[in-house]
Amino acid sequence: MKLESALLREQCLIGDEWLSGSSVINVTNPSNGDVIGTVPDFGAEETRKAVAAAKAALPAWRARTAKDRAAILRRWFELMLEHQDALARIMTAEQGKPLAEARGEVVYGASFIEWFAEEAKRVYGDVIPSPWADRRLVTIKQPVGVVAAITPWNFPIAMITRKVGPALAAGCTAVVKPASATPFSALAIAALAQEAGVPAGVLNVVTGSARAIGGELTANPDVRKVTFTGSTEIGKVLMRQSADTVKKVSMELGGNAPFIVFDDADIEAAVEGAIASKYRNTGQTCVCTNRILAQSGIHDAFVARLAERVGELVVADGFADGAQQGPLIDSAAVEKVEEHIADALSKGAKVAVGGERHALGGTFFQPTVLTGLTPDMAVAREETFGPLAPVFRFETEDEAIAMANDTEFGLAAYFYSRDIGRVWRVAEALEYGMVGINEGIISTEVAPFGGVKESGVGREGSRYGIDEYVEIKYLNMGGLSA
Ligand SMILES: NC(=O)C1=CN([C@@H]2O[C@H](COP(=O)(O)OP(=O)(O)OC[C@H]3O[C@@H](n4cnc5c(N)ncnc54)[C@H](OP(=O)(O)O)[C@@H]3O)[C@@H](O)[C@H]2O)C=CC1
Ligand SMILES: O=C(O)[C@H](O)CS(=O)(=O)O
Repeated sequence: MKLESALLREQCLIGDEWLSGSSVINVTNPSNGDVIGTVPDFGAEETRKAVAAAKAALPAWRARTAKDRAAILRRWFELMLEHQDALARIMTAEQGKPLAEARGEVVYGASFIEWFAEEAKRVYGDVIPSPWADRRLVTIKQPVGVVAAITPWNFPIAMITRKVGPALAAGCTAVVKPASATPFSALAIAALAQEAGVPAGVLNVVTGSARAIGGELTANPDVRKVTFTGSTEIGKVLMRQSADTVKKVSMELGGNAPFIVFDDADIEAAVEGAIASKYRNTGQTCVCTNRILAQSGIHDAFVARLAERVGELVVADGFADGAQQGPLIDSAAVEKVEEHIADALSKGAKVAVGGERHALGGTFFQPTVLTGLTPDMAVAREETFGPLAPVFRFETEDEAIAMANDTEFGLAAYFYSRDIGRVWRVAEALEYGMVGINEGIISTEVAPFGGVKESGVGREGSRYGIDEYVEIKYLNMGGLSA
């Protein structure tokens, strides 16, 4: 059934034009497989047009005062909140997440526009004490230029605003390629950006062939920055392709988050934190817990309570009242969850709750907890990206840290302890960009989001996020002698 929304755009925004395509991509509702609309299947030619529009718009946009750019971004933020329900309904229709989560993402995504509207006015330079009596040294910060943003389906608004917010605040212009599964959210907020006064060409959205669009964005010399959120595999492809024209890159990639529960933890808090972290967006977030490590003294009590609470999660269509777990994005996602479960069971793991496709059919899956996990199982090394919580047992603090760090990923980690010495030892020992301590949900626009090792490069949000979109220029001013 066609999606009905005043914010539905089935065209791409390039310059000041909304353009249709001679061929289109179907957009489906993952909950029922319905085709809810189409978007253009554009490629390199249209991408070149979008980059040209962004380049043409750059001089006037970067020349506006920071305060002027901030006012326009602020208006965009306000419009996103005014249209929270419409944006949430579009998101649930194309991504499947429960409406309550979609509404939350609209607010979370808008918060990056609000934050960087403020940060726009605080891009400061330096006055450096000169080693020459007759010279003055300063630095100024200038926008990088045209930015390419390639974003995933799991947070169809927030992953765009977390990039476009700082880019536009700094005076850059942008070309966005949203995920093919969730283009309508991107096009809807682009329409609101136009209404907020973002000038033509400052924000462009191109849908279609990822390889062709990405190939052009990473090769075009007029693009000076590539920012990506998605799998580590594709992130590496984009980094390689960007190297030929030495572009700045920001990469928010895959994770393998450990969730460590020590004997001295508040068990009830740990259970609720594990559920929040693991099953948010039906387990489809890069910072979702991917491995639970439970110390032997509390292991059985923790698993029993976790399984009981997980069994209570409501699996339903995202529009259904009380829905807590929506469908997975596609059949490949379901097959990956099934592969991880089958592999673990074949090597001795046991099902504590769930373990199979849900009775609703399609891409719905039972929220699952496995016990008896061992490091040789696939789920210990691969990101499941679904509603599967595998529990590993450990004996000592050193063993837990070693297990947690035994991965090429380093995005988010979590642990529960009420021993202040342990809190500092473990927080400093974990090789991750972000650590939740007695908390399972830690993402916010005010703190730096990003990973180490193969989870990415750079930070988004926070006072650091805008640094990814500016260049520091050093001025050495001589000739000052009388
Ligand atoms: N660190 C973080 O913040 C996040 C990390 N991720 C990670 O991403 C994975 C799941 O998300 P998913 O969307 O499937 O990731 P993908 O990496 O497959 O896709 C992400 C985006 O990249 C595009 N893309 C795919 N192939 C290419 C290519 N060759 N050139 C240019 N663009 C390309 C996709 O387009 P199209 O949709 O058309 O295929 C999509 O827009 C998981 O590993 C997850 O951990 C996801 C979200 C956040
Ligand atoms: O894509 C993701 O998984 C997000 O980066 C996670 S969060 O920022 O929404 O927590």
